[in-house]
Amino acid sequence: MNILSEKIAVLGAGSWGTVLANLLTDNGHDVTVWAYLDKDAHELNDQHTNEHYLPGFKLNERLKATSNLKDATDGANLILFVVPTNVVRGVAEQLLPLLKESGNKPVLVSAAKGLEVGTYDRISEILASVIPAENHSGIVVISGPSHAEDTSTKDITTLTAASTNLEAAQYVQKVFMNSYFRLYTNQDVVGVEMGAALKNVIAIGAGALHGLGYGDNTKAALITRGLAEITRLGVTMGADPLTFSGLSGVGDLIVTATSVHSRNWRCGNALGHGEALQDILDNMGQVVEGVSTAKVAHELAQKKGVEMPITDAIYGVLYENKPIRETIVSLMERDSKPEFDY
Ligand SMILES: NC(=O)C1=CN([C@@H]2O[C@H](COP(=O)(O)OP(=O)(O)OC[C@H]3O[C@@H](n4cnc5c(N)ncnc54)[C@H](OP(=O)(O)O)[C@@H]3O)[C@@H](O)[C@H]2O)C=CC1
Ligand SMILES: O=C(CO)COP(=O)(O)O
Repeated sequence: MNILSEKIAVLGAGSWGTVLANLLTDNGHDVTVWAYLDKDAHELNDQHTNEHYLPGFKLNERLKATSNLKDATDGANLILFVVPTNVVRGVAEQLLPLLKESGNKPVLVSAAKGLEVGTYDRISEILASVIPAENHSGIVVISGPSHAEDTSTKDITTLTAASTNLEAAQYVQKVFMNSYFRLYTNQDVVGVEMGAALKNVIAIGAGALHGLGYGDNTKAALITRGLAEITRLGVTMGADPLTFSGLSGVGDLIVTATSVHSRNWRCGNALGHGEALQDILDNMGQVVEGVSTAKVAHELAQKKGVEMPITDAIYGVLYENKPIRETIVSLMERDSKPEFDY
């Protein structure tokens, strides 16, 4: 049993936000979810369900929800961001005046996985650029192989809590850990966030291979060579290469590139079956982070002069209407090269 009982605000009532808020409530914390829409807050409070994002899941009745950001975050020791990457900045901007007014200095935690279009910022960079250090007690990123659907059934799940502030990471570790949810600390925030964001792009590719009927050799090739280029860009951005053999590297890549729960994998699978991207996104009803991250990664790789052939190929399919089978042939017909560039 967790010995801490913290006041926690979870910003985002999608699938991952709801499962994490429920887990934190089960851990004995006083948790309020901030739902974007009033009707979602009402459903969480009155029915203790979130049927759109987690059909059939019954929530802990102590979990509260509101669509009022001030009510959700007032006095919180920890504020968890679990909204899609493209809205993190806007939500942080709404939070800042509330923190200034109250003088509260919570630990800010990000569970989102993506890179911001236009700025190329990681989530922790967005938070740090909007909320000055005097208004928080550390920024921590949690990431690892963790589908909401599995964690909701208490499947054993492992994550890393990354921060340059080790004390803040250890605090987050204590707040979240229980018998089925285990966190490790890591001080390589760049590596953890780059691994988390870039694996979503490779997962779209893995889904596409499945949709097209490719076998296990091909999928293993994609995952392995995908990890090689994730590591290449990550290290160029300042990451420790070791981080990519950890939970937020190969761990998250494995789960996302092989699971039917993955929204990114499902998007790729539908592309492989010939569906149009816009139709897939319209029907998904949930965020598919890899689509916008493919654009950021493609641009960032060009800017930094990093070779990312698989990411570029996926970008071509998503943004330039390139046919998938021909794109795969072009990847295979590139010049021969050594496996590792030392
Ligand atoms: N799902 C998972 O298993 C995991 C997800 N993640 C990451 O967590 C993040 C959130 O993902 P997930 O929970 O799956 O997302 P979902 O698509 O399930 O939910 C997104 C949530 O964000 C809300 N939202 C949309 N627009 C806004 C806005 N402008 N302001 C505030 N809130 C908004 C949605 O509200 P509404 O319903 O009203 O549109 C919804 O509650 C992503 O970065 C994802 O990569 C990480 C690990 C696991
Ligand atoms: O990050 C995730 C699992 O660790 C979730 O991936 P999807 O967004 O593809 O479902």
